[in-house]
Order: sequence, then structure tokens, then C-alpha cells
Amino acid sequence: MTARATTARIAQVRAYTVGSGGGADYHDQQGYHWIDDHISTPMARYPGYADSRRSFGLNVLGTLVVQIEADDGTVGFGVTTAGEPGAWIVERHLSRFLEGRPVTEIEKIWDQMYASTLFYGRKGLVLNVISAIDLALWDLLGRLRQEPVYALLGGPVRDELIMYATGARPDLAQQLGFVGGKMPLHHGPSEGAEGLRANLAELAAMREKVGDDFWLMWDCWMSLDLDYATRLADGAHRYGLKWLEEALPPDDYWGYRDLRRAVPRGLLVSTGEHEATRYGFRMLLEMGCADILQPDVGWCGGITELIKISALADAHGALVVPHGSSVYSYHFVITRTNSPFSEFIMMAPEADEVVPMFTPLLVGEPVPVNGRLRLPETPGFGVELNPEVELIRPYSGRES
Ligand SMILES: C[C@H](O)[C@H](O)CC(=O)C(=O)O
Ligand SMILES: [Mg+2]
Repeated sequence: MTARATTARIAQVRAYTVGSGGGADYHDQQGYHWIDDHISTPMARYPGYADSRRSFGLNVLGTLVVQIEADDGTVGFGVTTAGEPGAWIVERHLSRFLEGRPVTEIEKIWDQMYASTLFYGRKGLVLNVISAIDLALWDLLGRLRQEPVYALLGGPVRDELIMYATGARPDLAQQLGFVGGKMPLHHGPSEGAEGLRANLAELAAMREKVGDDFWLMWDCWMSLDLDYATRLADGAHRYGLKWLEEALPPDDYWGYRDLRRAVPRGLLVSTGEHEATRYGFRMLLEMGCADILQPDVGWCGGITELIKISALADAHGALVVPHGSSVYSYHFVITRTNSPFSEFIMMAPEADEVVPMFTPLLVGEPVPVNGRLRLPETPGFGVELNPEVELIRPYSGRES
């Protein structure tokens, strides 16, 4: 099998959008959902956009599924948030760097995808797409070698993942066995001193419910300014906030540097879910922007780039705790000592039960039990596409 993996070539690359919501675009939820309930965002300063992230188009992209088929018929796949524009980039531009090539040329393929898109890429959508292709390649390699991706990455450094939960109900997450709960921040600078007090009251009430030892964190989703973030951190410290996440816009490296210097000792600063590539993370590390880096494996450049980001972070004494990204994160985190725990985003609308993070897209997606997750030895990333989810291939084949 190993010899076959070395000689296998890529026969075809296919890109699909997904008919239903959810999946890799976990913000694409219908009806009431805590994830879209008056969350503080950079758009909240504009009337009409404060109550719902869907109102300003957070869910417009949808999920992209990339399938890569080897010449023996084995298929690997990867997913990200990129939808139809992502499918176009895969089929019309990037497939040329894959079809006909050995499956094992992962590093070269990554470099060619990145180098050939520099004139319109570097971050965001294009890196999401490159990530999905990269994840599909690692999945395919694992399937050909009949090994889980974590084994390809050097093997586990611990038996199981320790998980914290992101959602509106850390008190329920505590009952479900998670080590901590990360809450969305509900009020931003445009709601003034009253909003700041409401945030702190919410944290105080949650601390009261969960006791002293349960981790509590805040996700600010890029929505604050330095002054507000500093005041929030000062107020939150007395309630034992563990970290303040993504307080500022991702391009404000200078603000993150100053925030990290300004927050009370012991309160950690985290960011990085909207950052991409080793170059972006190098900025965060060299400028001393964060204690915890949170690349999303489906957005930062995939596993191939995450290996580099993680090594760089390790050398700087920073932790890497990937954002969301389900199995793609799990297979990496289990192999790295500077990734001591993992995130689980609560996808139940009331954050009151554990459902797979990429629901309904995957079959076999592992979920934490009592806040711990053991990865099966299934080849690749160990998941399949749910046959009941409709896939649409909008750009079939390459135009010359
Ligand atoms: C809760 C946050 O606003 C966002 O929806 C998810 C996120 O940033 C995270 O899990 O981290
Ligand atoms: Mg976050």
C-alpha cells in the first residue's frame, strides 16, 4: 500500500458547493441560534447590522468541498468556507497544479498554488481554497497509505484531546465535561458604558454559576478598539477571565502588541483565526501580539502551512490552539506538545448539547465525550461525506 501511495497520481480534482447550511460554514444557521444572537462585531456600529451577523452577509459564502481522486480511484476530500467563488478558483485555476501529479508532491503543490495566486490571494478566500485542497491531499495520502493523518504527522503526543467549548452556555458546557467555556461577547464599543457594564455583569453571573476553577474566555470577533479592549480586560480580570480573544481587527498587529502589554498579568491574549500563512503568523509572533495563536486549519493554508506556523510558534513559546476546524484540527492538535487542548464549537442552537461541529456534512465526525475526544485509527481524516447532503459542482472541468 505504501509503495502505491508513492507512485499514485492525481487523476481529477472536483469542487462542490453544498445545498444546505452548516458544514464548514458553521455560521450559516437558520432560525434562532446562539451564534447569531446579538454578537459584538465590527459591523455592529452601523444601524441595522447589530443584531445578526447574517444581516451583513456572514453566511454568503457557504461550504466548499474539494475532492481529489487518485488514478486508482481512491478519493480524498477537504472542506472549507468558500462556496461557489471557491469552486471557481479550484476548477478554473488551481486544478492545473494537481491533475497528473504524484499525490506525494504536497509541498510543491502548495507552493505552486500559493505562488500562482499571490497577485490576487495571500489571505482570505484564496487561502481558504488552498487549505481545502491541501486537506484533501492529506486525506488522500492517508487513505492510500491506510493511516490516519495524525500518524503521517509524527503520531500522537497524548492519548486524547482535552476540549473547551465555545457557546453561549459555559455552565452547560461544564456539566457536559468540558474544561472551559468561551462566550461570545454580546456588546461592543457602540453600546458604550452601559454595554461594557452588561458584558461584565454577564461574565460575573457566569462565574457565579461555574465556580472558580472552570475556564471562562471571551470571543470578541474583531469588534473592539484598544481602549475598550483594555477596559474590558481590566474589568474581567477580577472574574478570572482566562483569555480575551480576537479583540481587534486582524490587521491591527500594533493594537494587539499594545493590548498584550496592557492587559492584567495572567490574562492571556489570543488571536489568529482570521490570519493566514506562516507570514501572517510571523507578524503576530515577532510583534508579541498573542499568547495563544488560533489558526483555523481550513483557512490558514491547511495542514502543510500549519506545520510551519506551529513550529514558528513553538520557538516563540506560544501555544497553537486552532480555531474550530473539526477533524482537521483534531488530527494536528493530538501531534503537538504546544497544542495542549482543543476547541469545540457548540452547534446546538441553545448550546445545550454536543452535536458534530460540521453538522450535517460529515459522517463519522468524532465528538467529545465528557470533554475528551479519542481519535479513531481510520485512514485519512477518518470521515466521509454525508450522502444525504446535496453537493453541486458549478464549474465542471477546466477551460483552457
Ligand atoms: C463565537 C464567535 O463569535 C465565532 O462565532 C466563533 C469563533 O470565533 C470561535 O469559535 O473562536
Ligand atoms: Mg474566535
